[in-house]
Order: sequence, then structure tokens, then C-alpha cells
Amino acid sequence: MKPTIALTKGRLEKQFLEFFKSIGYDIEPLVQKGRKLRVDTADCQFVFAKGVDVTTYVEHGIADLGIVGEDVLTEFQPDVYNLFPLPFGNCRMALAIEEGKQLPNRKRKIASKYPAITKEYFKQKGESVDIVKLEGSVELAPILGLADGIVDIVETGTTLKENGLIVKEEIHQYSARCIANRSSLKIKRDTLHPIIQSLQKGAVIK
Ligand SMILES: Nc1ncnc2c1ncn2[C@@H]1O[C@H](COP(=O)(O)OP(=O)(O)OP(=O)(O)O)[C@@H](O)[C@H]1O
Ligand SMILES: O=P(O)(O)OC[C@H]1O[C@H](OP(=O)(O)OP(=O)(O)O)[C@H](O)[C@@H]1O
Repeated sequence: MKPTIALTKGRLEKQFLEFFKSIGYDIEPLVQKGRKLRVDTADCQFVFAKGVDVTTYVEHGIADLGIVGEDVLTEFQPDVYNLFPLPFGNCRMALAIEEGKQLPNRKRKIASKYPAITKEYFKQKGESVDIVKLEGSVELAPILGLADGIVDIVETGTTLKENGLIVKEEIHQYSARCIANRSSLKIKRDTLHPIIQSLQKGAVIK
């Protein structure tokens, strides 16, 4: 049986394919997949899902391995093996505010797609905040007066800059990670070993 790998759709998918090709795997069936969500290559079966769902498929053993952002692992704390970092998906989590403004001297309102990371960050600082959960375009929240600041992913900084925001504090650096189902790793050791080895070796070389 081929190993099943759950791959985060979108940004990480594109970067993973480049990486997978660079370490010698045939990605043609993946490039040609169209809207298919399950695709076989010579070596593996791939399923495509949103990041948090990747962790769910791996946690339940439907996928043996997963490729997911470390931000998702930190936010949702799935019960999986967090195996090793991959050389793509680099970004940072940061607290950002409007340029030229300060956080107010009252209980702060912070908007984020990552309420658990936000809560933990302010808890470490000994501060209780009101968290407003958003699903995207988080940079809008301070501009429109919904929040005093945001906790969000920053890569190039373009989205912050073009919306008049600046990083006030960096919280964490992240990359993509390879995760594994706990029992697959034991039961399917022989099937998984070669692919894990080459992903890990490729990640070190890059
Ligand atoms: N601007 C970015 N630059 C680099 N990596 C990013 C960036 N934004 C997100 N990421 C990383 O890529 C992963 C997938 O992000 P992506 O934007 O494709 O999906 P998402 O925003 O989490 O969900 P959605 O599918 O709703 O857009 C994130 O979990 C994070 O690790
Ligand atoms: O620093 P940058 O390179 O500009 O990237 C950062 C932006 O990318 C992500 O959003 P995404 O594009 O996933 O859209 P979303 O806001 O709808 O989640 C993230 O939430 C930031 O908004």
C-alpha cells in the first residue's frame, strides 16, 4: 500500500510541489489534477484539504502523513507526531497596529484568525484581552475600528504596509511541517520510512 499524504491546499501546495520535484519525485499527476481532491502518483496517494482539516485527516489515520503550517499546529494542537520542518511556508506571527498609533490604556480588542495563539501570547504578558475571531482580511479590523490591533501571519509585510499597519511585536517564526499519524508511524513503518527519509533529507539539504 502506498502512503497517503494530506497536503494543505493553496500556498503550501504550490511550494510543496516544487520541493517534492526538487528531491526527485514525479509531480506530473499532481500538476494535472484539475479539481480532483485525491490523486495518485507512482509513490504516494495525495489528498488535498485546508490546513486544519489536514491535521484532522492525519489525527484520524485517514492520511499517514500531512504537510501543514506550524501556525495551524500551534493553534489547534492536534494529537499527531510533529516530525520535522520543511524548507518552505516561512512566515511569522506578529502583533500589528496602525502606524502612528499606540495600543490604548484599557482592555484591548485584538482581531485574529488565531484566537488560541493570541490568547496565549497575551497570557504570557500577563494581559487579558478581548479577542475578535475573523476568518480572513484581518488587516481590515483596526482600520475599520473593530479592533485595536491584530495577531496575524506576516510574510513579505506587503499586506500590512498597503493597509497602513506596522509590526509592533513578533510572536513566532513558522515554516511548513511534516506531521504523521501516531499509529501509522508504528504499523506502516516500512511503507512510510522511504518517503519520510527523503522528505527529511531534502529538507536538510535545502
Ligand atoms: N502570506 C503568507 N506567506 C507564507 N506563508 C503563509 C502566508 N499565509 C499563510 N501562510 C502559511 O501557509 C499556510 C496556508 O496558508 P493559506 O493562506 O494558503 O491558507 P489559509 O489562509 O490558512 O486558509 P484559506 O484556505 O482560508 O486561505 C498557513 O497555515 C501558513 O503556515
Ligand atoms: O506579509 P504578506 O506577504 O502580505 O502576507 C500576509 C498576508 O497573507 C495572509 O493572508 P491570505 O493571503 O491568506 O488571505 P486572508 O487574509 O484571506 O487569510 C495573512 O493572513 C496576511 O493577510
